[in-house]
Amino acid sequence: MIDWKKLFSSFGFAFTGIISTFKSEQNFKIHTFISVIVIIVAVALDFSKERFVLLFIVIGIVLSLELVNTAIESSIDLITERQHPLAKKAKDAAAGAVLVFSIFAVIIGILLFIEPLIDSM
Ligand SMILES: Nc1ncnc2c1ncn2[C@@H]1O[C@H](COP(=O)(O)OP(=O)(O)OP(=O)(O)O)[C@@H](O)[C@H]1O
Repeated sequence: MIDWKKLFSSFGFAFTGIISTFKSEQNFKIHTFISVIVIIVAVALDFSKERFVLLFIVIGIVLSLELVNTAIESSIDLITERQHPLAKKAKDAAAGAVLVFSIFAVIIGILLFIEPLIDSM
């Protein structure tokens, strides 16, 4: 039997996590802002269903990675306020994960937008 109350409160907690990350993390704000702009441009360029699917997958992964990065940073700050090489390794690797995918997201974005942009000129 599905515990609907528990399910809805889990959604509530997840939503709270997204809002608090948006408020506290500049990078998450920037990525959200860029995502909104990119979606507006894609609508204006009349993107095909396939292009939208790829775009949403990429945006979803970037924003999710930012949330995981924030979770890792917060967990480390909770464990220790002291400087520790393993804390640095974990934080930098998490930030690196976001950077790696962001670079590929830009490349995918260029590949997705170049043709519709040229066609619209
Ligand atoms: N407890 C720690 N021990 C060692 N190095 C740390 C520790 N906390 C943070 N650092 C390092 O200091 C630098 C700055 O970390 P900080 O936590 O300020 O995050 P940030 O990279 O500025 O990201 P954000 O702006 O998203 O918080 C990073 O290289 C990080 O790995």
